[in-house]
Amino acid sequence: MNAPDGIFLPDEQSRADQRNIAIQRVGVRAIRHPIIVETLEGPQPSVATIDMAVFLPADVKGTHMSRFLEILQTQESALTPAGMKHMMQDMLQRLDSNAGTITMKFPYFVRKIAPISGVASLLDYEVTLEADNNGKTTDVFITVVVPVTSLCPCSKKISDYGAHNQRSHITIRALVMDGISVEELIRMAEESASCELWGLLKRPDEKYVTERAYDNPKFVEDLVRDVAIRLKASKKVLAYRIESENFESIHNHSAVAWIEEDKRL
Ligand SMILES: Nc1nc2c(ncn2[C@@H]2O[C@H](COP(=O)(O)OP(=O)(O)OP(=O)(O)O)[C@@H](O)[C@H]2O)c(=O)[nH]1
Repeated sequence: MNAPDGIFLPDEQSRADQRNIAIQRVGVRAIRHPIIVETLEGPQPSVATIDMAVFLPADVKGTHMSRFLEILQTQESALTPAGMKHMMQDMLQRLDSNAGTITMKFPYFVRKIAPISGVASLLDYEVTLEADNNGKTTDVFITVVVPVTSLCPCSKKISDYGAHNQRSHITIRALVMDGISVEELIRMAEESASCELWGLLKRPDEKYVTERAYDNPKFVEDLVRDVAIRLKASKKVLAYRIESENFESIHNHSAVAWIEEDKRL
């Protein structure tokens, strides 16, 4: 684009490059941008941290950086895995490239009902939508970080009373088909925990979550295996990585476990 007064501005980026080295990805990182996310309860506003990058051929000096931002200004519909594929097509077309990556990380809120009192409250999860085009197809990954309670089976077994328990983060990164919801992945993690979390709990709820975790002890290994059973059973998940990090309450370090599977192999 030239200056408004018509003065010619040379387009340095579009010059040829003589070094004959292709660049796997070039783009922008950490753009903060308002988004609308599709949830089971309807469209939800959020703010995303966005990375976008494309492949640059060996003979081109620079990419068109401003066009990444242009793409974001035109997004109006709520964000879904299918929408990420459209955005990828748009990006590759505008940037004149044949491969690229888009990553959007944002807080995602689910309205939950407390188990006994029935009071409603929002719980926040960290969600990342990622589209990756390797030159042929666009893969869409959803990553959810789900906070849960884990209670140690060993501690319960050996102690006359009590058992150490902690908050754990179960992270699922799944290569998904269209039609899967973020909530489905969140539920897989929560159903695999000693107990799920709620934002707002009254005393009868507090008694419930305490006893529920005690009746349902899980090692970090149990958490990832129980999530794996659910991900294996889902026809909408093609590949996954599950990790659990237990922020141990009896140590100043975490216990971790992870499982990866690519069902396509
Ligand atoms: N390729 C490249 N661009 C940069 C770099 N640093 C800054 N820029 C950007 O260059 C942009 C302007 O370049 P273009 O996107 O090519 O803008 P333009 O030529 O007016 O727009 P188009 O006609 O759509 O290509 C500015 O938004 C700067 O952010 C860099 O290291 N590499």
